Amino acid sequence: FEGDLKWDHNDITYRVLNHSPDLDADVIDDAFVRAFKVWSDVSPLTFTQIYSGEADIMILFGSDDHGDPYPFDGKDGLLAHAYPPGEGVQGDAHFDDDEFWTLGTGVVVKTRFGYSLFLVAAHEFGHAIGLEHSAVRDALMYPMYSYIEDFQLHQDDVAGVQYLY
Ligand SMILES: COc1ccc(S(=O)(=O)[C@H](CC(=O)O)C(F)F)cc1
Ligand SMILES: [Ca+2]
Ligand SMILES: [Zn+2]
Ligand SMILES: [Zn+2]
Repeated sequence: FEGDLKWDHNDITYRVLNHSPDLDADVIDDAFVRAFKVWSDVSPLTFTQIYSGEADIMILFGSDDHGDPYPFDGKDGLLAHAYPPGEGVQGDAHFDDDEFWTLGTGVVVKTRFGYSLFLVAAHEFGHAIGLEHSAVRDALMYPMYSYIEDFQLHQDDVAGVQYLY
């Protein structure tokens, strides 16, 4: 996706426009808080949830055609996408609601058939702050989803965000 290199401010706002039926709303909101913390822990960025108006990062769950030129594709395949920093749709993160969203803390069998909302969100928020994909297999920004039990940000991810901010 085209977009700017990085945000021109460090106090980023985000707004959750809707929730997936797969998890309780407060579980989803907590997963997003933890996914943002991955990046605020290693950068000068702060992420604040707002509940009305236009946020830097607008988050929504949608399936197939969900209002932008990049429709989702049903179960599996594309899991989510996010736009690089900038105005309007830039910076926004969309999650494919044809996926079954779970969390690692749940029963492992559910995670095996579901996707960790925390892991996917942390990856998408990486794009939303300007990060591209990593070539390092163990990096969060590696383009392939792989379930990780106890997640650890890779040095390559840290180098990426600290290069930008
Ligand atoms: C680890 O986090 C993710 C890995 C892969 C994806 S994805 O398979 O949905 C990817 C989108 C992306 O890289 O953000 C695909 F090209 F659509 C999303 C999150
Ligand atoms: Ca999909
Ligand atoms: Zn979209
Ligand atoms: Zn990606």
